[in-house]
Amino acid sequence: MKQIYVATTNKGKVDEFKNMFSSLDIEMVSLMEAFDDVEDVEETGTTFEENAKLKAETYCKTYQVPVMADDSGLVVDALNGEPGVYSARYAGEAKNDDQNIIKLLNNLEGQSQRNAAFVSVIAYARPGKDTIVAEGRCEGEITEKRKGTEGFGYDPVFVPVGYIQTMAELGSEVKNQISHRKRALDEMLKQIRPLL
Ligand SMILES: O=c1[nH]c(=O)c2ncn([C@@H]3O[C@H](COP(=O)(O)OP(=O)(O)OP(=O)(O)O)[C@@H](O)[C@H]3O)c2[nH]1
Ligand SMILES: [Mg+2]
Repeated sequence: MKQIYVATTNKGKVDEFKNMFSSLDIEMVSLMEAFDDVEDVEETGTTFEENAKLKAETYCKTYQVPVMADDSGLVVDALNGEPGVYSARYAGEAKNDDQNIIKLLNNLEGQSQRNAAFVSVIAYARPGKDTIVAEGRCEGEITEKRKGTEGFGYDPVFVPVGYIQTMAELGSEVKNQISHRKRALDEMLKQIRPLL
């Protein structure tokens, strides 16, 4: 079976990629599990695409294997697109999901316009070939209080369009059908299927 290495330090993303790949005829291998002491790539880009390419291309070059990487985040209209590419580090370099949610809810206090979207850009880098990029979005709204325990990041405060529960209440079965990451992966597979 064709293997694709997925590179992420985020356990939530690893679980989602494993779940989404489980129904495919492609084996997903975690780069961080396959190789020892994988170093973090500094996310110096200002767009999801730049950071996704940076991660995928750096790991591909180092390990000489095909690598997929996701750069993703939450884009909130009333905050002019924040936290955006800084979603993981919104409340500081420690990357603390609880602190990030507290900061987000504080910044939206008294705000009735709570539209937001999760965005995922996946880059697929192959040795000696051009990198392929795909994007997925999931529109929704930010709640006033956190609800639910599943998922990661801002899932407890994000209600997708068409639902009344948060992503953290809906759980992985629903999330992995409708998420930004699932849409980006579907878009990616459309592009790479003929190449596999
Ligand atoms: O509630 C959420 N549900 C999601 O489905 C989701 N996807 C992304 N995010 C947020 O955006 C950051 C990614 O930043 P990011 O792409 O740099 O990833 P990361 O730093 O966590 O790991 P890595 O893949 O870079 O190693 C994450 O930490 C989260 O705060 C999400 N929040
Ligand atoms: Mg990151």
